Amino acid sequence: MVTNRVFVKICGITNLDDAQCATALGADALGFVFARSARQVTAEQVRSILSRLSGEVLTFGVFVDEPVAHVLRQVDSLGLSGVQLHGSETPDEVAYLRERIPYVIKAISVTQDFLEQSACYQHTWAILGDGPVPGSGRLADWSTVAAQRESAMPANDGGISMSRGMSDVPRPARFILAGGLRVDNVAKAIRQVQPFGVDVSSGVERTPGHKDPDRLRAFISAVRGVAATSLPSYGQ
Ligand SMILES: O=C(O)c1ccccc1NCC(=O)[C@H](O)[C@H](O)COP(=O)(O)O
Repeated sequence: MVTNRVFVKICGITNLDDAQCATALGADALGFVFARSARQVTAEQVRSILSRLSGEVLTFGVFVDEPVAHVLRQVDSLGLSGVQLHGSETPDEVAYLRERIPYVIKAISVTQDFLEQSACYQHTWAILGDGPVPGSGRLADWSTVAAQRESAMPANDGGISMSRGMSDVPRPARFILAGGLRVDNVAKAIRQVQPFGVDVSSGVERTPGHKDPDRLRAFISAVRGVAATSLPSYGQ
């Protein structure tokens, strides 16, 4: 299916109320941070949230440098849709997980060689371009992403298809923008970067680990408010 609807993932969910609120407001995905964090959750907390969550939403476990066997066990035992990897997981580890899990997101901090780094992870479902510190609310450098994407052609499946001088660099996956997104900057970021999706955590929180329903509503509505005609079409 081809769409220009921007995918919205709400990360750092720690409780059922926030999970239900984000889902009811139309989030496409939720993220549960298993890594050390102010938003860290246990497998038991996630199991309890998922057992009471209704509605169609993808669920991601967020990991940093965990052994792949552990990641797989968590996904299987909790019934997560996918994983988001924020450490120095290798392309081989990511490929191994993608053969077994349909939704694998590799997070990479946006730097000057961001596009080359992402291209190493061809087997992901999506690449997430993050700010310098995950979950910190610090902005990813949109101009770097936008400039690098300008030297690339959007592919039908939402990938960053290389063109011109970079045609020999393999094409990475869908692109999700994260890092410091908030209600007052997300529309501008989408217009500038034209991502497949956006991911937010601290920008919709009241306090670390607790989402603010008004901020959630305003954020999702700001994303949905970006004129679809101004965006490229992506495969889902
Ligand atoms: O949230 C954390 O503390 C965290 C810790 C370790 C790995 C990942 C983590 N979060 C990932 C995210 O919440 C987001 O994908 C992303 O970094 C955006 O965060 P924010 O700038 O707060 O919107």
